[in-house]
Amino acid sequence: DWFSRDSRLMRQIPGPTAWPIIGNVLTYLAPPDKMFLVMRNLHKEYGPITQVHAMQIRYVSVCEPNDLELVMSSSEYVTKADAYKFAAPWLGDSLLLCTGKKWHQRRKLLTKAFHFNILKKFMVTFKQHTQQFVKQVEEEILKEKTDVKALVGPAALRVISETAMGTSLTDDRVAFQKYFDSILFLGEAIITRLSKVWLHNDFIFNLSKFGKTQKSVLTELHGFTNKVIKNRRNFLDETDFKQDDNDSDSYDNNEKMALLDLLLKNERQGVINNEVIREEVDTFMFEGYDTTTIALSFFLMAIANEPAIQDKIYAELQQVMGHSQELPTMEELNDMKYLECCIKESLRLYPSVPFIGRKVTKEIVLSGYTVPVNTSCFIMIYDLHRRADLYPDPEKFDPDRFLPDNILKRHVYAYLPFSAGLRNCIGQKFAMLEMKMILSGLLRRFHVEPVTKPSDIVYRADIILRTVEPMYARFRLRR
Ligand code: HEM
Repeated sequence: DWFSRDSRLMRQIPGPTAWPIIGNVLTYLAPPDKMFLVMRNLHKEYGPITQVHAMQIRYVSVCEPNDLELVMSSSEYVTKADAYKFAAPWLGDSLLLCTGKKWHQRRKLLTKAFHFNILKKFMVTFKQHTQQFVKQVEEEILKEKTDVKALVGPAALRVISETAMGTSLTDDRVAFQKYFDSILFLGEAIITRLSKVWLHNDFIFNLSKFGKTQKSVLTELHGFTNKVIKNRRNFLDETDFKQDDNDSDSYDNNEKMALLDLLLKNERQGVINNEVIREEVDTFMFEGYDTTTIALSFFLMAIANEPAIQDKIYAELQQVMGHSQELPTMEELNDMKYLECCIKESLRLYPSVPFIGRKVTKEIVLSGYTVPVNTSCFIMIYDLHRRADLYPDPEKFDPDRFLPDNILKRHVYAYLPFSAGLRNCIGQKFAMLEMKMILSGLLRRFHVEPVTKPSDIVYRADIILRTVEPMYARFRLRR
């Protein structure tokens, strides 16, 4: 294989020293906290395209906007990298993982569940949970420090469950914690398999300690999602799909249904089965809860360290909301332009999804190098967002980077927190509305004061941006 054309092409791409057969697997043999830095150093050392390979496994990592545009704007490269199959025991062949005709059909169906009219309906839930969240923050004001992720996580899980799944979760801290721990474990298992080539093999992985734990974690996790589905199915059977709304025809067509109801209706029509529903509920629960939780947590840590920016957000909130004690309407959220710039800047520095992967299904030239077919192409969002040539003084939190004129000066593919092209994030608008609602509710009432500083943060490699230690901030009432 060393002498094959594909191998030669790979060796032309900059990257660490490769040995026959084992290639550069040694580069990746590091625990998750070290591996995060290994991944960062690859681009620092070798530039915007770099490769590692071992035997038949070939990875290139890319953080060059022109290359990213070639890959992401094309309908050729919509298949996810092979490593995504490590998530299959958990998420099945759901929207996030599947490809081809199946993905097209699924995407078309599920896009309806995030239509503008449905998001408008969700506003009620966003408001209710923001009120509840603000009450919880009130309990923190005498404390010296608060773990921001622990504060935000349950609120974000309740929101996705009550909106997309139409299911209120009972306030069971133990069950919540179990769900959060399961997701942490599953991410760690995926990243471990990615770095240790011998664990790519399902048989070997299933015999390993990780494989055995994963099996029991999944039994528990799928039990949780199956319960959510069963409850909702029973409820809809009892009410014959005509419920909670005054306009009784609102559930008569696919156009106005939230995700789980839409899936259950398609099950009733014999289009899909329970397994499909379970996969999608697992996917949307995870994507819907974890990404927004991480985004909000980093935002609070970052903003705590930027008092002047926080005051500017507050001034805008006063200007948009005046003396109203109500929570904002959708129009008012849209008027919060400065808050939006701050959220975008926070997602630049701390993209909840630090990298994504596509499969090179047709040979492609990236940064002047030919990348052979069947290579996994990893799009390094974290590295892209910290390129000094695209974002001068890249570590600085500067929301003005997202003023309309400044956005126009940058390459469209220089900013990818929600991915781009056909396989972009289906929940992007949902996430922005939810985050704006929660943050506006919070920042109108409280000052966030610094405890954890950006420079304290040590990341560990995962499919979601994770820190080794919890992030803390202090909440104080504004007067
Ligand atoms: C700040 C919040 C969020 C961020 C940063 C984010 C980011 C992303 C990214 C980068 C992708 C591409 C993944 C890949 O190619 O592997 C993605 C896809 C996806 N996201 Fe989000 N997401 C967020 C919120 C949400 C929410 C709230 C939902 C659900 C309500 C959601 C559901 C999905 C789904 C289902 C996909 C797969 C789409 C497809 O492949 O067709 N995300 N998201």
